[in-house]
Amino acid sequence: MPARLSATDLACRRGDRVLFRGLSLALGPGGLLHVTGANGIGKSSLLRIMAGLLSPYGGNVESDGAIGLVDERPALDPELPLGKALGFWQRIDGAHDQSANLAAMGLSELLDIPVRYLSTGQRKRAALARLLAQQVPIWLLDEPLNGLDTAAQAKVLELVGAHAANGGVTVIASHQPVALAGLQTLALEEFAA
Ligand SMILES: Nc1ncnc2c1ncn2[C@@H]1O[C@H](COP(=O)(O)OP(=O)(O)OP(=O)(O)O)[C@@H](O)[C@H]1O
Repeated sequence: MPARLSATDLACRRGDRVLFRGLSLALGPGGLLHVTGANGIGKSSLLRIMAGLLSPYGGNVESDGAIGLVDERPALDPELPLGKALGFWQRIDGAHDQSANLAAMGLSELLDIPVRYLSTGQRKRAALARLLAQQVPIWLLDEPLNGLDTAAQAKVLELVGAHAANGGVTVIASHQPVALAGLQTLALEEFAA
């Protein structure tokens, strides 16, 4: 699934602060970008702009391929058992058999547990399982490794590597090191207005 994602001369303003300006990037098939920077610098805002959830203050984003965003707010009904909460999206995403995705994220035994009882890491795994079910070529991952144990972190990196090998594009905002071949880094820095 070849994909492209680019941003040209992007600016972001939140409240009365311009977080960044003049930001450009271009990712082609297999592109991997790690966005780094201090708390509050604008990493999540950049991902939300690229996902189309936040309007840029300037510049534009172009994408070739559908986009999936995983952030700290998994859109899973907290009252529903995990299987049913994921099933809601399965119908919308048109995904077929989820069992491989659930097994990949170690969720097969948790389908009867209400989402509100899941641990932080289990919730993150669930959000990632939903991303896999979406089968979209562009992944925007906001702190995808947060709360995951070592094995799950390795699994996520393996999945991202496989996604890139299939021609997918991935942008990862993370404070954690991301050990992936071919990774580019974008370090957001304090913008002097
Ligand atoms: N709705 C909003 N209105 C005004 N300011 C906001 C809003 N949402 C976020 N901000 C501010 O924008 C700045 C950037 O936030 P963002 O979440 O993009 O940072 P981040 O780099 O992802 O931080 P972290 O590493 O802590 O996750 C922060 O100072 C934040 O307080």
